[in-house]
Amino acid sequence: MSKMARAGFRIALLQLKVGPSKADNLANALTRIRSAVRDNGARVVALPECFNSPYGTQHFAKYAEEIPTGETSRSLSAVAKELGIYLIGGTIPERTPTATYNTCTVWSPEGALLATYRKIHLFDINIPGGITFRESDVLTGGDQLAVIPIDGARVGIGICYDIRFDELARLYRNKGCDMLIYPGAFNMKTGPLHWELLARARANDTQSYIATISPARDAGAGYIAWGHSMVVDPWAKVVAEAADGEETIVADVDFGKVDEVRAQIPVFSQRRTDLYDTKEQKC
Ligand SMILES: NC(=O)CCC(=O)C(=O)O
Repeated sequence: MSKMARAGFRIALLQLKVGPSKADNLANALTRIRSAVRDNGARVVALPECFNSPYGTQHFAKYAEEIPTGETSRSLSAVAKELGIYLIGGTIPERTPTATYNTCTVWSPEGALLATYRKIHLFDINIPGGITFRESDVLTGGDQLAVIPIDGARVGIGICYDIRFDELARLYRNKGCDMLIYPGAFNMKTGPLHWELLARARANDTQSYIATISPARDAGAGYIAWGHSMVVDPWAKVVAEAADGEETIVADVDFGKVDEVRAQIPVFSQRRTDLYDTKEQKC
């Protein structure tokens, strides 16, 4: 008897303009979430890294909010409920009594907070003549994975620099994920070199859908985001890609394709875990 094909969903990635006004950033996100659903029929909508604040260590404390009581959380919850969608709320700087995190919230069609994911690998790099950045000067890294069941699929969350760590993606595959979603803001040095490469690499490693969601590029910003939000299928093929400006892109993800690739190239069951393995220590 043939196995019933698994369903999928339509996802919209919102490559949003982000400026210094939190109120404007939030209002723009809400307008574009509504139109992604009304005009494009999205079931799942995903926002970029740092969508309510400019991206920069000097900005995080000022824009940080508590989750889920802050105004951004309350707005995302309300709009998810109004539209009956799953909302991957990009990231915002999160304030707690003891630390600041770079955090993604995920909201249900009823407006409930399904998960929070705090960026595990902080973006600390130094490329002389290119870019130096140290999130760890002001942020604390998270230590929990987040897996969200959506319409029969399992979706894992990572944030930007996290995509460089194949071990994290492997843990999500071990947990049965079919899709990984990474809000992210690569820059003009590493973006052209690594953004697509890493999205396709993680798709190929895990035989999963990958979505990466960037802010729109703003040549006048202190940190210039690369853009090019994309959806990659489990064959590692780019199926939707934005340019660098403000844009919504839409893709129909089909989890039957995940099953197909995994059956036809069964690397997961062929791993030599007697020789090597990637296991959770804590999460
Ligand atoms: N926001 C980030 O984590 C940026 C990561 C990045 O640009 C990279 O090259 O990695």
